[in-house]
Amino acid sequence: MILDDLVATTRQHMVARQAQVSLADLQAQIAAQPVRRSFDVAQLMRQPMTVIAEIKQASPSKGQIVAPTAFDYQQIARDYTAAKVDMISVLTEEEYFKGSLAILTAVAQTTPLPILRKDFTIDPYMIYEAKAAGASAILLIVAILTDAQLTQYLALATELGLAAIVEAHDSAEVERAVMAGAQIIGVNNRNLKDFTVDFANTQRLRTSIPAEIAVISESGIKTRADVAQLEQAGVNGILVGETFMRAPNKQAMINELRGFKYDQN
Ligand SMILES: O=C(O)c1ccccc1NCC(=O)[C@H](O)[C@H](O)COP(=O)(O)O
Repeated sequence: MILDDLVATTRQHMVARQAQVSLADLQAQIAAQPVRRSFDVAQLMRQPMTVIAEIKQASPSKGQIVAPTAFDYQQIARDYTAAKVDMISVLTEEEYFKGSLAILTAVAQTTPLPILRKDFTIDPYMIYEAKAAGASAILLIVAILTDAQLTQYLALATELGLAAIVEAHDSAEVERAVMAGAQIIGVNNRNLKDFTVDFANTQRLRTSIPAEIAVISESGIKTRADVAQLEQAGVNGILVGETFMRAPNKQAMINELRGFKYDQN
């Protein structure tokens, strides 16, 4: 199962980073950070049709999405900022997505927007890393965490001033996310066993999630019709990666998904 491989490689890379930068070093970096604008990300995600635009070079399901030479993540961050997206998601997983914390740090220095560290969070160390790199939010995937870890990581994120998108794939995981106190739930439309995409998953699960919890629909969103279908299902926002990464004119594509006519001014 791909998630098992992702967790195993994430742990290997994290152990290597821990040998270079201790938890105490990260805490010192956080203490020395200049005061950055703080965001109420949960409140932001409750607005109607929030757009989270993702920066990623590759993925397990699609392989290489953008050639390494064309992966100008700072320019992409500027394009997303110009399009006034609500948050930028940066993949930092190194093996399958070819991401890094260095990319997140550079993006954080390029944009005033809040940034989601999109990774397979498996240890408190990674939450400190996210904060030190300049993220405003982290991803917690229910399928790879115990209930105790979910509760502990949510509390640590809050303590560090980070929001958390808690990702769930089915009703049992939604229940665990709600019990742990999630304020934002990400519903993944992609089945991670066979990589098929099914928006009906978000539509089904939205009905079981309390209205005060923001629901973000993730993966496989390509057209205005997809977004309209998700809007009708009552989701608060969308997280889009591949469609934006492949779009030559990102601002036009973002506006198209929002249902706006593109205006260069
Ligand atoms: O995208 C994958 O292949 C994948 C495989 C295993 C675990 C996670 C995976 N994707 C992470 C994501 O959450 C997506 O990058 C994100 O939802 C955006 O999806 P898309 O718009 O389809 O690029």
